[in-house]
Amino acid sequence: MTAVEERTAGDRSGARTPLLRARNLVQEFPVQAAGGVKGGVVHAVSDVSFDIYRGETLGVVGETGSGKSTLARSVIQLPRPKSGVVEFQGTDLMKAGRKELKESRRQMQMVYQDPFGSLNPRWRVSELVEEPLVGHGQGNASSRKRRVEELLDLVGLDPSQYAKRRPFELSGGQCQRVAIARAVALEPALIVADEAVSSLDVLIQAQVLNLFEKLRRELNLSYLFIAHDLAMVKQVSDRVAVMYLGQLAEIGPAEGMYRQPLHPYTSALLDSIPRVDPVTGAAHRPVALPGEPPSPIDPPSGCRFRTRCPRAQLKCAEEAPQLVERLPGHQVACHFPLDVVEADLPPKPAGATLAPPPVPAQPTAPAQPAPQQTL
Ligand SMILES: Nc1ncnc2c1ncn2[C@@H]1O[C@H](COP(=O)(O)OP(=O)(O)OP(=O)(O)O)[C@@H](O)[C@H]1O
Repeated sequence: MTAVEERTAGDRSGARTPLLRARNLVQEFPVQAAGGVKGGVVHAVSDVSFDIYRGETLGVVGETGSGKSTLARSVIQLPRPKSGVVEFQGTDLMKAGRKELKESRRQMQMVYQDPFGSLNPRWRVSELVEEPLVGHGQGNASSRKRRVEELLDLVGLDPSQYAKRRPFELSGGQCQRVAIARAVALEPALIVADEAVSSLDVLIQAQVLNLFEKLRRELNLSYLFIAHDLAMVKQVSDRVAVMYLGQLAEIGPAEGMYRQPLHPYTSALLDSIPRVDPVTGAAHRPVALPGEPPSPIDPPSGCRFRTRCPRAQLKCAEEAPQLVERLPGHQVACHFPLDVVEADLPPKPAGATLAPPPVPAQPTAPAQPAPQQTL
């Protein structure tokens, strides 16, 4: 039985244990004071918990610097998080020794944003795809050659045309296909895709996303899929996690979250992208998110989003909200989520200055946006 067949058989037994279980993950980086910048600790990931199930894609979105990549690297223990739990296929990675970690990393592969940068420019495609097999002592030269051809076919590259080429003789999309062939060579269970299609043209993006989907079906893969592009994340994800300043603001089913965001931050993120209302068909004029995220060296007390939140109350400064399930499978970390109507919010005390005054909506696109994707 291959690793893929074993995993599929496990799923048919009906067991619904997560493939990956992350609990209370914390990752921090010390920073030296320099050039007027205060020293201290970057709170890159603070108390983040989530699960990923077999065959599932969990999308992760958030503004730049919100901790998406650090979260992904914490999962694969590069570097090991400061604290928390990462259980992968039942192995506690935080306590795993080198051998266990090597085996787990075989089962968890990364695909990075820069397809050229992730490939050794001097190697031929066949050598690049063979490398993980050699590294893990798989097969002999002739069986590996067959496997490399199989993998190239799988990612849509004709071995007779591409096996002998070097990365500079390939397009960005072809390089990313090679990177994906390397990633799936050892039959992993989880692919961590960190902005894996962001640098590609829109058409090539769609092709690589289709490839990810095909591999998910054929290899029973799970994905942790990180991207800036909310529309793309919705398209590929079963569930979506929204990060703000190192924390999870909201996590839930992709469809439900885009239809009914519960966190004011998610709502603001969605408002900032051009789209068409699925019900009325009306074009939505994107509204820029007000303000800048605060420094992760000195995050606000209580709810980290409160300094930009139009619904912030005193409680938001005093108490950090916990993730609470408010709809089936849909959790939000907010004292006053959007399913609580405005009229039911406590009155703001006079002179409260928790949040900046509401910023008038500033369209960031022309008044007549071009046809947009439907969210
Ligand atoms: N090695 C490091 N040393 C110091 N600070 C770091 C390090 N890696 C990340 N950071 C900081 O941690 C925070 C989170 O960074 P991270 O790259 O995880 O965010 P991100 O959401 O992936 O951003 P982007 O979308 O721009 O890739 C940022 O403030 C970043 O500057």
